[in-house]
Amino acid sequence: MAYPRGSRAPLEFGGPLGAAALMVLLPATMFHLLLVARSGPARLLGPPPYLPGPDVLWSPRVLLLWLAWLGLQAALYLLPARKVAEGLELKDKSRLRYPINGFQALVLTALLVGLAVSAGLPLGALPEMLVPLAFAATLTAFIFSFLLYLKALGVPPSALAPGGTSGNPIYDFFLGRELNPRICSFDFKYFCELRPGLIGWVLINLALLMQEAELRGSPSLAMWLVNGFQLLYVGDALWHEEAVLTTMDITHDGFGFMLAFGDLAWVPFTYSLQAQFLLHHPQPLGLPMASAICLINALGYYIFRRANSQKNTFRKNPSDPRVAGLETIPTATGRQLLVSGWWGMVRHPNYLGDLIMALAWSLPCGVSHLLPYFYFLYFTALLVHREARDEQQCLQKYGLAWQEYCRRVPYRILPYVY
Ligand SMILES: NC(=O)C1=CN([C@@H]2O[C@H](COP(=O)(O)OP(=O)(O)OC[C@H]3O[C@@H](n4cnc5c(N)ncnc54)[C@H](OP(=O)(O)O)[C@@H]3O)[C@@H](O)[C@H]2O)C=CC1
Ligand SMILES: CC(C)=CCC[C@@H](C)[C@H]1CC=C2C3=C(CC[C@@]21C)[C@@]1(C)CC[C@H](O)C(C)(C)[C@@H]1CC3
Repeated sequence: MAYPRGSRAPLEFGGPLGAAALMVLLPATMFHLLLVARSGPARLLGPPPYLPGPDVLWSPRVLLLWLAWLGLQAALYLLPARKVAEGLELKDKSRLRYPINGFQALVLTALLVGLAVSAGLPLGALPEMLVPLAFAATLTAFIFSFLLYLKALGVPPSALAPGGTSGNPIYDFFLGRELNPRICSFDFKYFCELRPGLIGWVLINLALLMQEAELRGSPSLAMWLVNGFQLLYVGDALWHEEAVLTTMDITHDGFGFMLAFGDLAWVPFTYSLQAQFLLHHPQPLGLPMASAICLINALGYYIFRRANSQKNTFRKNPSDPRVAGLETIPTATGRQLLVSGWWGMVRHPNYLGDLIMALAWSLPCGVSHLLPYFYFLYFTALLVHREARDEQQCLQKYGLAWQEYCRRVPYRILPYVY
């Protein structure tokens, strides 16, 4: 996005102070959740059961395991891909190329893990290592972001992200200076966004399911549901991998601590919170309730997928028969905005579907604790904030046409409410 000559992008996330606070608060929250999930009272707002010392956090063996995981995912990324996709046009008019082999990486990882488990790998032991693993991931994210910051000092201005060039080192370190840091064709941001964290998340879920089976004879229905729902979500993200190339993370945000920590540590260790909670706090779940929760997840997934696919199809080819009949608003950029169909209901129908799914992932954990609802609460805050950021970017891009869209589609996420 272009800003007037001589001016910089406005500061987000509360500027340098906000960025500094988030760099402490996000890891602290992640460790709090990991510790509280295994404690008896499991109180989201209570103190953690203990403060982990260096002997709990630090384990060279676990660090090696984590680096081996990153290495495996990097090797799978480098395998021949069924397709190579082009990203959006960059400031220098070039387009980057990205391998589309994320789903293949998921399947190959599943095969390798299956083989290793049948050869005796104790996957059920993984839940015991979550705290040192999360520490290794956090350490990696800090070191990696520092290296990315240094790398960005040597790139031309056209390679920098609009938001990460404030000149304040703390803020730029957090948001990320370089838009698409690469070594040869290996794209770090694209790799991290979809591979080690997302696939790691479902692997942690599976390990929790296996440990529950070891402890109680068989996994509970609640654990099956959480595993199934989240596997569907991750499988869907990797199946539609190409769509990530148009998200603001890839097209607008630099690759700094926010995304490095988010992708590598936050996603696997906090998004698996419901399964962590269920291992230590089994919840009875009858078939009627389980069926109702499946329906809620299916509704959320339907809205999420149809809305995302409708926009992606339209952006790829507005004359595609599946979208050609929809009403649109022309913009000065030559692109159009959909104003009927899913995108005529609210301005972010995909967020609505995602939030409904988030609720369905917590419901199997019952209503006795707030802790398993953390994801839903955090995700609501994240999407409301993300919506506001996207709104600013669209206003900048489309000007009057965006204002007209907002007039015709007044609600952002939830019809008649917000
Ligand atoms: N699980 C998680 O932690 C997270 C999940 N997500 C999910 O990721 C997905 C992608 O989200 P995100 O990248 O934030 O945003 P969107 O997929 O909603 O994309 C927003 C962009 O879509 C285009 N657009 C907006 N309105 C219209 C319209 N009416 N017609 C045509 N194009 C329009 C604009 O870009 P342009 O015009 O340039 O194409 C806008 O910038 C969502 O489903 C979200 O729920 C997101 C964040 C975290
Ligand atoms: C609080 C914090 C650490 C913020 C960083 C935010 C990141 C955790 C999220 C930013 C955008 C994301 C997306 C996904 C996961 C979470 C992060 C990285 C995503 C890969 C999940 C699966 C979806 O189908 C998706 C591919 C659309 C999505 C893209 C955005």
